[in-house]
Amino acid sequence: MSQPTTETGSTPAPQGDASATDASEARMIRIFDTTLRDGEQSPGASMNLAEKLEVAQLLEAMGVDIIEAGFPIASPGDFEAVQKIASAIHHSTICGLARCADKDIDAAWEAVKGARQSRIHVFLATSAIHREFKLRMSTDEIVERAVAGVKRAKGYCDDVEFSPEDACRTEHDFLCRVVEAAIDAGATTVNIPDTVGYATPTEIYERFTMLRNRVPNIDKAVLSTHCHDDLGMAVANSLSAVAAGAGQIECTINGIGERAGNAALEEVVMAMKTRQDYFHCTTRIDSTRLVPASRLVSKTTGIQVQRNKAIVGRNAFAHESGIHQDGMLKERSTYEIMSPEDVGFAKTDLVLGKHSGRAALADRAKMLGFTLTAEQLNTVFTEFKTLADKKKEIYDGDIVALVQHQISGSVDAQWTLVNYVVTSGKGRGPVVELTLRNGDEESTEKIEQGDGPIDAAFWAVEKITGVEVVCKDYRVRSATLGRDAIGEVNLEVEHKGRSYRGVGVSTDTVESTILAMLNAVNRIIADSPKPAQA
Ligand SMILES: CC(=O)SCCNC(=O)CCNC(=O)[C@H](O)C(C)(C)COP(=O)(O)OP(=O)(O)OC[C@H]1O[C@@H](n2cnc3c(N)ncnc32)[C@H](O)[C@@H]1OP(=O)(O)O
Ligand SMILES: CC(C)C(=O)C(=O)O
Ligand SMILES: [Mg+2]
Repeated sequence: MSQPTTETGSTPAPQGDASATDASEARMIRIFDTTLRDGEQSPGASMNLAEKLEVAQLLEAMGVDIIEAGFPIASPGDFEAVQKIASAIHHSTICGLARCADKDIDAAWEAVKGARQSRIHVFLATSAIHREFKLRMSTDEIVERAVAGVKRAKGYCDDVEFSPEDACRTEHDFLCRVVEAAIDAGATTVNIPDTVGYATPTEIYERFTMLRNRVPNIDKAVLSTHCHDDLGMAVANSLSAVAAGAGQIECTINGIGERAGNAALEEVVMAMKTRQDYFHCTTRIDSTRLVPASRLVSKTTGIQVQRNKAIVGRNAFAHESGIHQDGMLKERSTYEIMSPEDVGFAKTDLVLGKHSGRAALADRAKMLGFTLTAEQLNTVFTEFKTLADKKKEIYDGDIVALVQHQISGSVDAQWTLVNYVVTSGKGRGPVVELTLRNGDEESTEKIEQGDGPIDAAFWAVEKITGVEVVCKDYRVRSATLGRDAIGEVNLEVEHKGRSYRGVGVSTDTVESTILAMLNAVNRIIADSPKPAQA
């Protein structure tokens, strides 16, 4: 991150309660979570009282410094939720949002006053667009209303935050004027929101540095950042603000929030933790709670977390590529910069799929209790790749089925499956066209008989191989979970008074049946007396 010089040509030291006196010490950055306020403003994310309480309790357990529990004037439900959270939470500060309007500030105080530590957060837009079109106020009126709002809040509690909404599109001179006036009126935290997610990291750095250079009383308040993700820069912008001296980050679990959302708490926290060498900052967050918090918020709001979401997405610690898996098995740090346990995942996930290699397959088979010889591994690997081309993901049950098939199929294969086509339907008899190979020869038969496609497959195998059997037992079992599950067919057949077993696995039950049948037929052939050599 670039460190531009300021308008006065120097870069001031970081300030607020998060300042470290020694540059080698990590600054403590306050985490202000607004999942229950800005996060709840995501369309469709409304939470009921019990849900909000559950989220607040998890945020507290995680070590969040300030919980913005709601906007009390918004509705009786919001008021009640903030009030209940205020009395249920003991360690985090509980904050309520208010416009610069007496009734909002009074309601916010009524809602948060029962908390052990309360904060009132007043806001008023300062940018020209908002002044002219939304508020229809002059610059003087804005300063007057902001000061009056902060003073009214200050009459209730010491901890008052002021936000000049749309600060990042506000003229520098006017922003400095409002911030200075708000601090003089008693604001202890000044938040500089990028309300519409418009700023870039360098601009944020410059704006925070500018404020710290030009606002004379800036050291009397903690500077805070509140970034939206409209251009996908919320996390980068928040970190840039911290690099420029901000002492508080406003963020939400999973980055939910107005429109494209806010900076994701889990991302800013893990960025500062993983790159402490770069940011020289720390937080009070217990990072092992990040995944549980993400799951709770996702479940509660119904907003799904994308698989490739940083830190908490299902793929964040999953590796499918053979080369990466091989590297991971040799040394985890080859492809992981954080440990999954550190953010609350149980473990790294080496996902077996079409991009996986022998190292990961052998490792998984071993974990499942099978130590394969090099030859067995090669055979299972070939079948595994064929299966992986058909299925998106290979589960442990698939591996067990493949390995068992390899072990039970160690009989010399005389007959192998080349292809089959099956048609059947309601009120129509089944038709199976089957092609098998024996050595260099291929034989094809079309069978139009049987009680269904499975029965027809039996007839077709018998017809081509010339081996007739009586089926004594036929069982299909799902070896794995899901719609693309593997079906394992286990057969017991009788031939000339003797019983033979056959097993076949595939995502297609007809194919499993043909494979099981061929497995049994090959056993029968292997068991039959060989013709005398000439
Ligand atoms: C950037 C942010 O995230 S800001 C927070 C946004 N969150 C929300 O708006 C969710 C909760 N909001 C609500 O429930 C409602 O909007 C309420 C209850 C707050 C207000 O409802 P209403 O009184 O019907 O007003 P409405 O929402 O239509 O318009 C907002 C009014 O507040 C004014 N206003 C907006 N911001 C501020 C402010 N910071 N200080 C004072 N007045 C403000 C607007 O100019 C408008 O006033 P007008 O009616 O005189 O033109
Ligand atoms: C209320 C303020 C802080 C806000 O959410 C924003 O400006 O985005
Ligand atoms: Mg916001």
